[in-house]
Amino acid sequence: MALRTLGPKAAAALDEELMSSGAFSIDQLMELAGLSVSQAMYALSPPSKSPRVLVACGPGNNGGDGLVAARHLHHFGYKPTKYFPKQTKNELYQRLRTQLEQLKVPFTDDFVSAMGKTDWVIDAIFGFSFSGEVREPFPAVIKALAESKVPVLAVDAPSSWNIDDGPPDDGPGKDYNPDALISLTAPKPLVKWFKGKHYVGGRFVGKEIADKYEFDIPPYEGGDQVVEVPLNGKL
Ligand SMILES: NC(=O)C1=CN([C@@H]2O[C@H](COP(=O)(O)OP(=O)(O)OC[C@H]3O[C@@H](n4cnc5c(N)ncnc54)[C@H](O)[C@@H]3O)[C@@H](O)[C@H]2O)[C@@H](O)CC1
Ligand SMILES: [K+]
Repeated sequence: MALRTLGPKAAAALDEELMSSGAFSIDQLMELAGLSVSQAMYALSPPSKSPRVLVACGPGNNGGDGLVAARHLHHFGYKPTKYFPKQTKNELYQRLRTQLEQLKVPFTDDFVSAMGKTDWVIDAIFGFSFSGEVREPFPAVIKALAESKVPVLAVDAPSSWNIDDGPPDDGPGKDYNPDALISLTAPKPLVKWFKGKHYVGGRFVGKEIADKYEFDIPPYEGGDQVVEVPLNGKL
C-alpha cells in the first residue's frame, strides 16, 4: 500500500484547521517542518561527508521551513548558506533571519555562483501554494536547480512542479528532477512523477485529523521526525 496523497486545497485547509481549532501557531508548525527537513538532510548525507549546504528560500512558508532548517543544520555541524531573495517584512521571518545572523550563517545573493561552492542544495522555494508560471527572480534559480551537478533535496515539492500534475512541460523547471524529496505531513499528488529518495516529515498530526483529511500517518520510528517511504512500494 502506498501512502495516500493530499492535494493543494486539502493541504491549505488542513493548515488552517491546525492553526484555528488545532490551536497551533505557525511558528510551531514551521519549526517542526524545518526540523524534519534538517533530519532528512542528515539521513541523506551527514556533515562529515557534505558540510556545505546551500538553502534556497522562497517568499512563503516553504521558504520559512528552509530558514528553520538552516538553523538546525548549523547546530548539526553543517556550514549552511542561505539564499533568500524575496524577503517579507512579516515578523516571524525577521526573527528567523535574526536567529541565523546571530549564528553567523552567511547569505548569498548570487545563487548560481553559490551552487558551484556547495555539497548539497535544499530547495525551499515553493511548496503546495505554487501555481502558474515561475515569476522573477526565480526562473534563473529553477533553471540552475534543473541543471545542478550537486544533489538537491526538495521541500514538499520540487519547485515549479504543479502540485497535482507534476513536472511542467516547458519553462525553467522542465527537466528538474531533484535527488530527494521530503513531503511535509503527507505526500502531494506530484509524487507520482518523482523518482528519487523520498521522506515524509512534519510529525504533528493525530489520527483523527489524518482520517478526516484522508491521508496516512507514516510509520515514524521512536523519536524520529522523518521516515523514508518508498513511493509506490509497500509500507
Ligand atoms: N501543514 C504543513 O504541512 C505545513 C507546511 N508548511 C510549509 O508551507 C508550505 C506552503 O506555504 P505557503 O502556503 O505559504 O506557500 P508556498 O511557500 O508554497 O508559496 C507561496 C509563495 O510563493 C509565491 N508564488 C506562488 N506561485 C508563484 C509563481 N508562479 N512564481 C513566483 N512566486 C510564486 C506566492 O506569492 C507566495 O509568496 C508547504 O509546502 C510547507 O513547506 C509549514 O511551514 C507549516 C506546516
Ligand atoms: K520546494
